[in-house]
Amino acid sequence: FPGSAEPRAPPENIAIIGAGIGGTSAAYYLRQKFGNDVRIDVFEKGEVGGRLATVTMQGQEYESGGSVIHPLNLHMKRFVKDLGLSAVQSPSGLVGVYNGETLVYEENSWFIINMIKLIWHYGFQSLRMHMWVEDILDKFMRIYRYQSHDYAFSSVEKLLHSLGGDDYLGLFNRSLLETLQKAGFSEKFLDEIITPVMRINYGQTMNINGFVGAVSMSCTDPGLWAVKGGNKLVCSRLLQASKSNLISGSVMSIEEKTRTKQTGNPTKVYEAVYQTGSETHSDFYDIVLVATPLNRKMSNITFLNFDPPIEEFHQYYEPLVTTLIKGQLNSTVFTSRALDEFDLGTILTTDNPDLFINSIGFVSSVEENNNPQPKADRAHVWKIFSAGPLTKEQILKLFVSYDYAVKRSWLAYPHYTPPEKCPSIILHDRLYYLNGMEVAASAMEMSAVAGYNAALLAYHRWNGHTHMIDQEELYEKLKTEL
Ligand SMILES: Cc1cc2nc3c(=O)[nH]c(=O)nc-3n(C[C@H](O)[C@H](O)[C@H](O)COP(=O)(O)OP(=O)(O)OC[C@H]3O[C@@H](n4cnc5c(N)ncnc54)[C@H](O)[C@@H]3O)c2cc1C
Ligand SMILES: CC(C)=CCC/C(C)=C/CC/C(C)=C/CSC[C@H](N)C(=O)O
Repeated sequence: FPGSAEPRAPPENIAIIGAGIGGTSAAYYLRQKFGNDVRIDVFEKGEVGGRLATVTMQGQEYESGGSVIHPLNLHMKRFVKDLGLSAVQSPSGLVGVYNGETLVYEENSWFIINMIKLIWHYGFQSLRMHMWVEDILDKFMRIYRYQSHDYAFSSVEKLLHSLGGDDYLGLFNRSLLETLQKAGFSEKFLDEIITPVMRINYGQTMNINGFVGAVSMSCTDPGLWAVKGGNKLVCSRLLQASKSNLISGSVMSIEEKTRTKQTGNPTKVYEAVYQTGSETHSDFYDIVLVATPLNRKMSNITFLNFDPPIEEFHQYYEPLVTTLIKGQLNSTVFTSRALDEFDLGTILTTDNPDLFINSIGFVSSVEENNNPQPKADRAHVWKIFSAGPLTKEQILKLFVSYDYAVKRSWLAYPHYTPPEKCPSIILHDRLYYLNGMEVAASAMEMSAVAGYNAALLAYHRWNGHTHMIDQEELYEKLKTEL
């Protein structure tokens, strides 16, 4: 306790449910905070990595879930450095926007021509948009300073507020459409540029909240990267580095129980009941972190006999299909230009109900660092995002010929409907929930921020360090600290 001579003994054991980037980063930081004596069990019902996953096509692996990382995502950057991994540049080919009939916008490989085209079509709106995103990102960077000084937040709303006050929280409470309309952006610019970016990144419209809208727009910045060998490697390395025990099983329920420990004192613990294969087991934990979206379809965890009961979450996650196809793109679908002149690497789409894809883009394998321009007259690997699985007829509309196709279906991101309330991070005394953060924005870095925050929160609450939680005016207070 602050000021007392005897610090509290660390917990005996901690459970983390979910070995995605949220759960594994939490394991890493919990180990740093609580030291080597605590046992950390990480439960995973599927693959380590969760929504960071690859698919294999003809012996090469390609990202099928979370794929790009922003150059200013400092936790991901740090993990790669500290865990002995390396980065590869993500392909950044030319982008076109298709409205179902024609390409309404097409990038040019000459920077200056591109600028002139953008100004010609949309005035200075893309420059204003860039500045708007930069300001939001700048404020987001404050979280790294707070976390490096060990400060934690008990709710996502408080965390967002600490980054930029009422205006910043307001971004989360209003739709992107409302925010950008109020800022004077034109309908044409929103329909032809912003909506297509929301469709490729979150499979949704401009009705998403303004914060996730800005996160999504930041994916148009240069310098996006990925982890060589696959982003999921970060999760397995974090598990290793944290010396956690991976338990391949599905947690079914959590219940608070009283147990008499070796010290002879009755202590409150959580019983986790889990299934491995056809067997059911249970174990007791001092602290539990839930690092998976809490809903029936995705995690199906029951909280038994809590008083008051733990709220049921009904966060709806967007179904999304990633299809990877090795083939020769039928460029005549998008343009009448000669085949050998087609040089687009990514085609985004406007919000047209007749379109059956959100986007199609040229991709490299997880090992490739080079960035060749795709040529429509040759076979390449393309990644398509769509709301549902593609039929063979649909694939044959997009490709002159193809020799391999592989798909992965996801419940990918929360369906964003601002204004909404983020689920609490503290579900019960020593029971924490990370994925409420996704209601603000879903991205690898957001889960890493949530993992670090939950580890700090658990540590401070265990030790009674209340002054390290929900501190107001942190930005001002830390300005003078080195
Ligand atoms: C197609 C797609 C593309 C994306 N692209 C990007 C991108 O380019 N850049 C980016 O930053 N982000 C991207 N994202 C988002 C990013 O992947 C996620 O925000 C992030 O990976 C979420 O990590 P998480 O650990 O919070 O959750 P998850 O990765 O979902 O991890 C939760 C884990 O918990 C496990 N689990 C669930 N229930 C139980 C249970 N009862 N018992 C035991 N285990 C359980 C699950 O199997 C899962 O492995 C993308 C996501 C998708 C789907
Ligand atoms: C958290 C901050 C400040 C920035 C993160 C920016 C980022 C990388 C967001 C991810 C958005 C997202 C869910 C993209 C999905 S599609 C990615 C890519 N275009 C692809 O083709 O796979």
